[in-house]
Amino acid sequence: MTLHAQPKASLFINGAYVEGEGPELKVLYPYTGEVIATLREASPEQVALATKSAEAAQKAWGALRPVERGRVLARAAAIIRERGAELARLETLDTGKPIQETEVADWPSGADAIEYFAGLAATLTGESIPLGGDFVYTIREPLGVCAGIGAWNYPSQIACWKSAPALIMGNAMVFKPSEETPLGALKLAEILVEAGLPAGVFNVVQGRGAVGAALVTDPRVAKVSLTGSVPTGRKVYAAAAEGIRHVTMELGGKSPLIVFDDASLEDAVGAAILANFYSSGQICSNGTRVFVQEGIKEAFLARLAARCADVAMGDPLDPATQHGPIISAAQAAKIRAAIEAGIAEGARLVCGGPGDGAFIPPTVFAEATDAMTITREEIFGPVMTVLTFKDEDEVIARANGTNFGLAAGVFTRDLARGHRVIAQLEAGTCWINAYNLTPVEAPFGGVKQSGVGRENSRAAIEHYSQLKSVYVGLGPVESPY
Ligand SMILES: NC(=O)c1ccc[n+]([C@@H]2O[C@H](COP(=O)([O-])OP(=O)(O)OC[C@H]3O[C@@H](n4cnc5c(N)ncnc54)[C@H](O)[C@@H]3O)[C@@H](O)[C@H]2O)c1
Ligand SMILES: O=CCc1c[nH]cn1
Repeated sequence: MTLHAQPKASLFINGAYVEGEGPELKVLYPYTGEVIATLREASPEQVALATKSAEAAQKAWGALRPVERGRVLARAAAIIRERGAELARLETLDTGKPIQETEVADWPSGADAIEYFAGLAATLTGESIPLGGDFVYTIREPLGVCAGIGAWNYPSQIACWKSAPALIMGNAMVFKPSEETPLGALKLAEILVEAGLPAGVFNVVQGRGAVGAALVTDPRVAKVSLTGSVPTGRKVYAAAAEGIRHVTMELGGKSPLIVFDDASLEDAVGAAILANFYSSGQICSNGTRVFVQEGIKEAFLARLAARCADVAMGDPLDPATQHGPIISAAQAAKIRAAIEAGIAEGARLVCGGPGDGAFIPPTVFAEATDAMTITREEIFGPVMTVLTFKDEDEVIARANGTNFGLAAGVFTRDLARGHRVIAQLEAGTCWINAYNLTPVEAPFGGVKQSGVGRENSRAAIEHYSQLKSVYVGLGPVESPY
């Protein structure tokens, strides 16, 4: 079957598709390597055109009643749900992720975000602060033009998670998806306009890092929200600092998942699978360092290996497929190099391994040390390292022994211990007896080098708005002379 996913044009500026004037960008279906679309990057002039359109459109959009903005977003969420099957298929072509995932996780989570912020619209008020006569009131204002830059693992979810809070606050956005997965953001732009979003409020430019860099330094951009790796985060944060721009940084991780010996073994193994192998392991919050208390290590590894042996790998469009290909040959090579490093450094390969072609099976290492490359560095693929520990204090210190701080999980039937341990872990997004669930109602983001700011929940509003404080004097002005 030949697969085509060619959009009408590569960019979406001022309410319409526009062809890019920059270098070519081929979109490959990760399963077959087939070219499913050929796009062009935005030229520097087109990046400027997008931010100018956003700046012009933002004024009227930001002046609407919040409930009117909410109505547009609510319509967009409904359209996404109506077209769920078509959008899931496109996401699978763009990312190679199994259709059984993209049907329930990617666009649906994006629609949740759009719906959530639509519902929040009318509640986004300031406050009144009494001063015993005089008083102060605050106004929560939009920032202006926001730049969104996405990674390739959840391209449509990322576009929705960034645009929904930005737009509901009355900002405009120029979004640059990852060059690996450029298709979903264009669909989002189309759907938003169909739902009634004024032209120019949400724009999409395509391109590699240089296009992202041009967007970040555009003088009209007031805020930059990046989802990407720590090295890119450093560059983007520094470039944004030049113009004292607001930032949200959603970066990488090497998160701990701690399993105490009183935990439900079956649940803990299931969570370790979700924490490492969903989306072929290409999830930022993955719990790739699984600390298992020493008494249950063998039972844990045996059950894990047995469950991994049953995984259905193959055609992502087959509803039975549970484990798809890696996004690109370059990413597969990086993951394979990490697996080879694990073997060379003396860790024991329990199951999986380098795999073939685009596929890398669920891979588990044991007998690893905290110093090994596989334990220290983000791999961003289906590679889990199982480590053992004796007691609580030891595991907390080792779990925190990293510059990352995106996520953490604890499995135990002793809930007092669960809360006590989580309180001491240096991570922004945590779970007790669960892992990798990211409902829109909960803040999502990292500490330490995993990021700055939060997506989702009311907390995201803080990062797409600024407070004006107004002092109102009601009495005579007392001046010294
Ligand atoms: N914390 C989160 O929410 C989250 C979510 C998903 C992925 N991630 C992280 O993303 C990484 C994988 O994604 P990736 O390989 O696409 O990341 P990446 O850092 O290579 O690229 C991310 C985006 O930044 C752009 N970019 C690159 N250089 C730039 C520059 N100098 N200026 C502006 N933009 C630039 C890219 O074109 C891409 O759109 C992993 O580290 C993963 O943990 C984090
Ligand atoms: O990849 C990072 C964000 C995420 C985690 N779970 C779903 N999306």
